[in-house]
Amino acid sequence: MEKVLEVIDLTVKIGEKNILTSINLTAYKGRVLGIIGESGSGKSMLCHAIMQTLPSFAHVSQGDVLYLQENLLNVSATKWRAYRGRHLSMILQNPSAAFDHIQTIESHFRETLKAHFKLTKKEMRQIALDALKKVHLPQPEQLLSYYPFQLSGGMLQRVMIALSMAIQASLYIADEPTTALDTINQKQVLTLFNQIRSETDATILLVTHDLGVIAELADDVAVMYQGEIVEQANVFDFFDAPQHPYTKKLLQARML
Ligand SMILES: Nc1ncnc2c1ncn2[C@@H]1O[C@H](COP(=O)(O)OP(=O)(O)OP(=O)(O)O)[C@@H](O)[C@H]1O
Repeated sequence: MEKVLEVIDLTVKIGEKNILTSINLTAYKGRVLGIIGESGSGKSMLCHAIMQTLPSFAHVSQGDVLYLQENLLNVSATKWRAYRGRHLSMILQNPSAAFDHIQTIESHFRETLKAHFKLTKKEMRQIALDALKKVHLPQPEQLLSYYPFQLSGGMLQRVMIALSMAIQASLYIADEPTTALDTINQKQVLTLFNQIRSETDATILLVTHDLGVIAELADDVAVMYQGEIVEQANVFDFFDAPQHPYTKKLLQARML
C-alpha cells in the first residue's frame, strides 16, 4: 500500500498546553482513514495542523507531516499554495463558510481551476458541468449561474466536493462533512465519498464522531482521546477487537 500522508510525532500547543501530543498516523492511497474521538479530543486541530490552517494562537512544536514523502511543514509558501487546493483538499462541516456569496458557482469553479490549470472558459465550464453531474446535482447548467446563498447546505456540500473532484485532488480531508446535513443529504455525501475512492483512488481522511459513518466508509480507523491517538487499526479489528479502554467504551455505548 502506498503511503500518501504520514503524520510523525506531531505535537501542537496552545501556549504551553499540548492540544495534540505526539501524533503518529498513516493514510494510504485509495483508502479512507476514519478519525473518531469525543468532542474536544483534537480532531479538527489535527486537520488544521495538516492543512497548515491552525488558528494563530496554536502552533506546531514538533513533528512532521509528510505528503508523498515531502514534509509539508518545510515547503515554501508558494509551493504550499500550489499543493493546497490542488492535491490536498479540505471539506468542511459548514460548506457555506467556504464560499464567497457574491460570486456564482461558475465563478468558484473558474477561480479554482484557473489557479492550477491553463484552460479556456469553455473548457472550465465543461469540467464544472461534468463535476456537478458526478455529484448528482440536478440541472447543472442552471446551477452554475446560482449564488451560494441560493443553495441548501446539502447542495453546497456537494458543490464543494465537486470543486475538489474538478481539480482531481488526491487527498481529501473531510472534517465532519455530514454533521450539519439532514439524513438524506448525509447518505448522499457518504455515497459520494465511496464513489471518489473507487473511481479516483484518492485518499480520504474522514473526521467523524459517528460510528455509523466509520462502519460505512472507513478502511482504517484512528481513535483520538485527549489529544492523542490511542488506537489505530483496520476497520474490522476496530469493531471486532478494540484494544484501548476508550474504544471499548465507545463501542459498548453503541450497543446500548
Ligand atoms: N478557540 C479555541 N480556543 C482555545 N482552545 C481551543 C479552541 N479551539 C480548540 N481548542 C482546544 O483544542 C482542543 C481540541 O479541539 P478540537 O476542536 O480539535 O476538538 P474536536 O475533537 O475537533 O472537537 P469537536 O468534535 O467538538 O469538533 C480543545 O479541547 C481545546 O482545548
